[in-house]
Amino acid sequence: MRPRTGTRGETVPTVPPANHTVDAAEVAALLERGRTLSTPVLRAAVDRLAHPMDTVAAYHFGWIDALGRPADGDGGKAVRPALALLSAEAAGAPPETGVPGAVAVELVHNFSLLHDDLMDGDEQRRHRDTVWKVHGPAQAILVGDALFALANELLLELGTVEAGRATRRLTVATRKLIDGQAQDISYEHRERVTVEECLEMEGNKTGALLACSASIGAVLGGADDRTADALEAYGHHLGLAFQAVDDLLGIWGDPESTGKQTWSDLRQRKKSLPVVAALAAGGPASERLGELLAADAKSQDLESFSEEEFATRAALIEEAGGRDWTADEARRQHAVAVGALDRVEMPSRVRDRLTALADFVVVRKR
Ligand SMILES: CC(C)=CCC/C(C)=C/CC/C(C)=C/COP(=O)(O)OP(=O)(O)O
Repeated sequence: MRPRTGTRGETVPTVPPANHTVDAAEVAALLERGRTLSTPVLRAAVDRLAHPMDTVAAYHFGWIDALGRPADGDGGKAVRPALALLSAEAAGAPPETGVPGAVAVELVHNFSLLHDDLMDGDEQRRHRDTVWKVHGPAQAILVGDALFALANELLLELGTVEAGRATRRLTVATRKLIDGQAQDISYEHRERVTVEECLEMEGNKTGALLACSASIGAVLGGADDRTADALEAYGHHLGLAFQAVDDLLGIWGDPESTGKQTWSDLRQRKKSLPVVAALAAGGPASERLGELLAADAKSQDLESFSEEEFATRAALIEEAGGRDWTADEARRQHAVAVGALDRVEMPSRVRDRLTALADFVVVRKR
């Protein structure tokens, strides 16, 4: 594969790079390892919750269905636990050292999903009805809060200096995640958001927790701050690549794969990267899009929009170059993420795995 030229004429790296392909079996094994090692601890943590929060959380994670029957539902890709275990290995510790961190970041991630679905009014996640739809808004808020508290509880009860450092990093990441969500929501009713503002928001809402996931295992394994910071840099840029792909899937994703409603981001008036890049591009499609979105921003109800109305907006975004720009941005951030790994001395096997996970993030369809 040759390097491609981006919408600004710059060279954009290809993913996977020319010298290797995404090792799907390796990635599947890494995600499965994260799930296998973290799920028993996650389940035991959820068992600490008072009823009915234990049941509501079990539904959210796919362990039971809406009627309370045992289920084997989609519990998410488990990218963050996989990263946490690899980061322990990057610091020379066994992957098991990263398990409390893996569970903590997954708890914070799921806290954010529960609240996000409620705030966005999203009805579908992971191929089933969202928690607020099934169990009501109050339970969605409370279980989200409880998962956040559990994350800190699990780390702090380790009682080690390393756990204290890990908790501090997780708390900062969680605050940034909340900053990003507040920025994201505030942009919904703004006519214009710059690409820089959008990238800052996405670095907060997604980059911060991926950064923490990629360093928390290393911190628990006794890594120094320089090593942890370099792994954080990898995770931050990986998070930006992850969110760029999420933004593409939020408009053009197949609901069968994503497990979400069609046009979910357009329904929500999200100023996601494809939208802001298209608005910044100029030209007839960009201007027409700007007019439509300005009217949408004032409209009370996009739920009554037809498929065609959303399709028109998606087509204008694509015509103005927002789709290509965002795909290029995912590849740019991937390259910076993988480059950050050069700042850490680690076994080449671990570096290859962190690279494989980064490749997966960019090519994923869900
Ligand atoms: C405070 C607050 C409400 C913050 C919300 C922040 C938020 C929802 C950010 C989006 C992050 C993201 C890309 C989620 C999908 O992760 P994923 O594809 O890894 O999900 P999975 O676990 O289902 O695979």
